[in-house]
Amino acid sequence: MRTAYSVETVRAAERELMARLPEGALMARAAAGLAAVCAELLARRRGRVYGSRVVLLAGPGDNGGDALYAGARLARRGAAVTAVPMDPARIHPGGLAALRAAGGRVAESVPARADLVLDGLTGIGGRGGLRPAAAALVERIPAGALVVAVDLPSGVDADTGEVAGPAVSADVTVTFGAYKPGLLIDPGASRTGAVRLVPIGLELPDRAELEALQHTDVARLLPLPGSSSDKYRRGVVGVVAGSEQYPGAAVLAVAGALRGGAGAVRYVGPAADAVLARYPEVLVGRGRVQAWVVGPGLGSGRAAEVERALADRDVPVLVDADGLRGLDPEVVRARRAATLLTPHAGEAAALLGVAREEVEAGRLAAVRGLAGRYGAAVLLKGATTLVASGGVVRVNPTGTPWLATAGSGDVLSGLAGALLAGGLSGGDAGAVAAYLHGLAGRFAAGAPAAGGIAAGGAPVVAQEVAAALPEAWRSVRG
Ligand SMILES: NC(=O)C1=CN([C@@H]2O[C@H](COP(=O)(O)OP(=O)(O)OC[C@H]3O[C@@H](n4cnc5c(N)ncnc54)[C@H](O)[C@@H]3O)[C@@H](O)[C@H]2O)[C@@H](O)CC1
Ligand SMILES: [K+]
Repeated sequence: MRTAYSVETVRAAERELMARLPEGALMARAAAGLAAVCAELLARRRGRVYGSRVVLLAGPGDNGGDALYAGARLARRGAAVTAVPMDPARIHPGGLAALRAAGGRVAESVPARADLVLDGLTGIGGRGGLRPAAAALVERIPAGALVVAVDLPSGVDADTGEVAGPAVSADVTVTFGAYKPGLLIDPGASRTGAVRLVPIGLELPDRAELEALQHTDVARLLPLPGSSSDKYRRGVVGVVAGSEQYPGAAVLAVAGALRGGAGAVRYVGPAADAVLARYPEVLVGRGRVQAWVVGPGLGSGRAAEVERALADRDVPVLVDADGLRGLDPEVVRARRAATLLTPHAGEAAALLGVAREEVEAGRLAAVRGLAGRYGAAVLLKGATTLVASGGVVRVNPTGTPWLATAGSGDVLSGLAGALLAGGLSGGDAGAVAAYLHGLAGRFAAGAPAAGGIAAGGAPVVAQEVAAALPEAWRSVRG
């Protein structure tokens, strides 16, 4: 499990550790780790550190201090290091002295050429959008320079990933002690480049503010058939989806459910012919199920079918797409079995009564807010999908922008429904489904299974994502 901790938690752990260490020891650890990553990057790019041009954007706080101390280390290895303070009257004094002693210099403006720029403007102390003096330096970052963010890209909110105005886009982010939520949640996550964690000895609580499942976590959660399994024990998924206008949504949701390990799929709706033509193994009509999936491609005027599924209070229900329209929190709160809501940003905005932009800019607050309001698990789709349930938020690390394609969400719904029917909680079903779906998207796109979300590949269509789910299962199970 990858975990991310809030600024408050990180600061508390830092205070506790600092009290036991000589002054400056923590910053020295951070700067040493940072300089080592920079040296490695310079060696890869130029063959050596000696003679390389390094620019430090130095903010007034300890983030600037880290950059200055790391710059001093690089200067001692023969790099030409220039620090540009955001505010010449407020620069970390110890860091500045170390840089000067190592032969580094200070300039008022950003040099036109650099091999590597260290962004030490703001770290976990940054608040709101970058101030003009900082934004002006960011604008001047020379084209072609490798940008290494210190702790986090300046302008990204460490706790939420929100970006208000200009912010640094880094090639590499070197973060200290713990991942911060803003490094894993968009829009911040798309500014970090590759994230490298430098341990500095912080002792952190077991429970993190944000979690990201990894292969082994998902493998542990996957419901697998045993020797005594029959199709009913493995879970029957009821799919209430599709309409005359959108029969394909039914086919894709069924595909996701079948590939998600359902023992059987029961289809209810007007697209039975289309479903059976593609999947003759599907049962048609109402009957006993272990989980319902309601909503994909329903169109309007079908609220009664959504209510009927939710009224089955002891059966887990996933509500997606058109099923989410006007969803009553009291109805959901009254349920005993798991409820998983899977909105995209627009649907989440409608449920919260805010503008879509507000959800996009504050995804963590939105997913938490919805989970709290409905007393349910909520999966907020997006470039970094978030799943909130019971006070825990998980961020999905496997997505790919290629999944932003018609029908991809229908496959996800069926898949998560199968996991609910297999006995997973709403939060686990959502997180595991997002993980497998993201991996399948990458496999279908021909993109690498690991790495940042912009990790290459080619366009995919939703059917291919469903078809790649078995490969995702196999890769997770190892
Ligand atoms: N506290 C510690 O023990 C450690 C801290 N470390 C570093 O220290 C950083 C935190 O340092 P600070 O608490 O001094 O805070 P920062 O250096 O992150 O930022 C605070 C400074 O930036 C200015 N600022 C805030 N918002 C701004 C904005 N929007 N635009 C422009 N300027 C803005 C503030 O006026 C303040 O001077 C961490 O991110 C990390 O890089 C590391 O050295 C590891 C140890
Ligand atoms: K920074």
